[in-house]
Amino acid sequence: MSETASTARAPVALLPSLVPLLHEWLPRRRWFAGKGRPVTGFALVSATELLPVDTAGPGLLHLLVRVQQPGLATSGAAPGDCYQLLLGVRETLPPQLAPALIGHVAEGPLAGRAVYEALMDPRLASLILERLRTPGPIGPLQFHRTVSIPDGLAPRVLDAEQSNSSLVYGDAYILKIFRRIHSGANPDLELPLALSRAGCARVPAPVAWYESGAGRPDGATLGVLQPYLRGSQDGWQLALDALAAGRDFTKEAHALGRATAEVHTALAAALPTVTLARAQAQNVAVAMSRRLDAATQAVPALMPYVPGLRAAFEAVAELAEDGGTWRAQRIHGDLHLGQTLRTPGGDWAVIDFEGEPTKPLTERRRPQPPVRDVAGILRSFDYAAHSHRPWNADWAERCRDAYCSGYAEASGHDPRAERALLRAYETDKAVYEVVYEARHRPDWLPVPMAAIRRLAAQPSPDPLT
Ligand SMILES: Nc1ncnc2c1ncn2[C@@H]1O[C@H](COP(=O)(O)OP(=O)(O)O)[C@@H](O)[C@H]1O
Ligand SMILES: O=P(O)(O)O[C@H]1O[C@H](CO)[C@@H](O[C@H]2O[C@H](CO)[C@@H](O)[C@H](O)[C@H]2O)[C@H](O)[C@H]1O
Repeated sequence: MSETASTARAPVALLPSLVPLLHEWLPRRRWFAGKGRPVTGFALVSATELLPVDTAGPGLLHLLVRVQQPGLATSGAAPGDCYQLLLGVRETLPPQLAPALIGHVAEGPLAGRAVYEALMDPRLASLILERLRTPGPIGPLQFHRTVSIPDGLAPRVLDAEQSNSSLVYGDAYILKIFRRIHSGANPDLELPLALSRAGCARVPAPVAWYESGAGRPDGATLGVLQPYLRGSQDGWQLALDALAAGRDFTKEAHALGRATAEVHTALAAALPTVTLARAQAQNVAVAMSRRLDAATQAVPALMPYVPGLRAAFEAVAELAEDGGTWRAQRIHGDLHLGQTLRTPGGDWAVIDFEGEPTKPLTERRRPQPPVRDVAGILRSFDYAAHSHRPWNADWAERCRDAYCSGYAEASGHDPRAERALLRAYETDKAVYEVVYEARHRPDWLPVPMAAIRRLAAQPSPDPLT
């Protein structure tokens, strides 16, 4: 196919003519993290022509662009967040691609051409798969694969509101294209690769990926291709369906507990584990307390509950002081029901190992107590129960218990035995959710606030547990 002939020229001169278009378009993307602050400039990190852009046919431009915004935390020496863009360039945009239009270039070498979101153009989306099928370097980009991938798989872009962008190819593979780019290996590649090498089938194994600056400290994972679990449903929707039908969900919750434990056991075997002794455990408690302070500033409705919530963190610090220790390992880091998929065969799979995208990669890649993931799912059962009227607290409680039992059976560790730590992580997550909902979905704020009231009113955990 002629489109596979790619060039790796770095069309740096193109950026100035694209800036006015990006100014308008980029801040309105769902995945743009800097909403609410003006964009003051763009700096090009890299530009690669995956298909020449100065021809009449479609061109494909891969850009890494740093977006400058006032008050934005710096990452390393360079200020501003870095984003991955895949831009199509055509002389004339066919009508079916009109919704993909970003704008027309006013001046420079591409004057008059239409620039658009390339992922929505099947020709260009196919070309990206073609690059992954035939690995190797293209300019600063490096493409890898672990198995041979069939050609001719029809692409479709997933229209879910997401933190990243995903393309499904022939219902056989899904390519996640990371949008906000951080230097270093992305855990969403690193962990599924480690799990697949360890023989853990709970996580779709990466079959191809691409990165920039391979092997360099500023190198970064840009996209990962993995098998698409056709016909699977996510755990959040399944839980809501069960609630709506007045159905018990404990069998599913139990199986999900088992699946989580299997993933944790495989991660602990495949990657380093550590023991958190006094200083580190106290650091964990201090960090939780600091997040509570910051959250209370952002959402003053938390104020009356601060003493009760802080008690949960202090209990962990006290346990550490008394010589308590915790095992820590690589974990999912952002586990909730929406990150679980049940296949038509009834098996649970876990996806999206990126961790909390707002945190720096170094923090996300640090070993942490596995109960943190357990706490994430426990919060999710509570969320599901609260988002359905009437509130069915018993349903959530039964699911929470069944999940912990399943986890205990498969791992030999009952998360309920680490009562103080589990409560601290649940509290920390609920505090995070209050801020998240206040910012993104104010209608949902009562859900985590109900948990905040419950958690703040609980007596302090027995310091011996
Ligand atoms: N391997 C897969 N098989 C089937 N669907 C998937 C798979 N991976 C992701 N998805 C679907 O894509 C959606 C987004 O994936 P996710 O990894 O959570 O991306 P994001 O980081 O953008 O939230 C998921 O909610 C799920 O519905
Ligand atoms: O999936 P993301 O990494 O984008 O996570 C963010 O959005 C989630 C909502 O989509 C949010 O999760 C919260 O709401 C869920 C129901 O919609 C619930 O199942 C989770 O338990 C609850 O935390 C997540 O907190 C946020 O980081």
